[in-house]
Amino acid sequence: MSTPAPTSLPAPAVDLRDLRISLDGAPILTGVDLTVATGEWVTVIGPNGAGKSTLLRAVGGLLPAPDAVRLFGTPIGELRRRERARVVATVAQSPVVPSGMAVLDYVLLGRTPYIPPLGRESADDLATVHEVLDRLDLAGFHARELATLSGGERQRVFLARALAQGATLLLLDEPTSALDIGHQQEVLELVDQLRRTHGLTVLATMHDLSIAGEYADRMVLLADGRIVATGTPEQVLTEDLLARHYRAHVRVIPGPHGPLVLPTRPNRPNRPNRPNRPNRADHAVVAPDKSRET
Ligand SMILES: Nc1ncnc2c1ncn2[C@@H]1O[C@H](COP(=O)(O)OP(=O)(O)OP(=O)(O)O)[C@@H](O)[C@H]1O
Repeated sequence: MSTPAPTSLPAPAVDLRDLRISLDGAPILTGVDLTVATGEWVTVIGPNGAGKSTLLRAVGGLLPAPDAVRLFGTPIGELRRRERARVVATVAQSPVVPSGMAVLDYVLLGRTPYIPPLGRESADDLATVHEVLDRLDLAGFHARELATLSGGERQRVFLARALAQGATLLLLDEPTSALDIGHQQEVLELVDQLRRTHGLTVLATMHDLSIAGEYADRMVLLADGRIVATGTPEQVLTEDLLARHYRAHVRVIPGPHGPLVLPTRPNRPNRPNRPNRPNRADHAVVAPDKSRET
């Protein structure tokens, strides 16, 4: 009986081999190996300065690493700028905001890889942009100047531009840091939905470890420019690893969709009973819900 020929596995969306990055002569990433499968959601966590943004910038082609980074099997150095932009879209932590630009024009920049040189955007490009703005709850913001938006509104616009780009690999650097909890969930649910319907691959960084663990298939803990742990959220979000690498006091408890990481105060000094404060109610004072008034 003949053995079946081995089927070739598809190339991973991201393949990092011994990625080393130095900035201004200082070694920042000191040999990172990582693969992210197509359709996977991997979140990189780690303390401030660990090198998370640097890692994402290298994967997005914003820092030179022509041989150490492969995207869908192709060394990033072999992808021309327009080709790369069709493959990978980045939501940076603090993108440069062109002064005086309206939201619609900014999000249209995401369509640049599809617009011929000296050409104009097509009806399809505009339809894509409008659809993304609607999905991100930004329908009323088309004409608003970016600089006039709140931090959270602007963060959603940055994500809109990346989604309008139509790339299959999304790099999200702290995508929800300025968002209220409602919009955090809305944005992450949208990304997760696109992952399922459009086969997006997500490589993200996040400081909110509980939320990170709820969405990621796999987590990577980076410290001092190297990977110190990788695995499922349950394997990486442990009290021991977080204490060791963040120098944080935390409790980790099981949650419905992943471990919940609760920062706890290391030593709370014994406090005498708080004196009864005047006018202290034993319940919150809740303003009447005007929307229910007739
Ligand atoms: N241009 C630069 N020159 C020198 N050092 C730099 C440069 N850019 C970044 N660094 C340093 O590289 C290290 C890693 O920075 P990076 O922004 O990747 O960390 P991070 O893990 O994303 O941190 P954070 O959680 O604070 O966002 C930091 O110590 C930072 O000061």
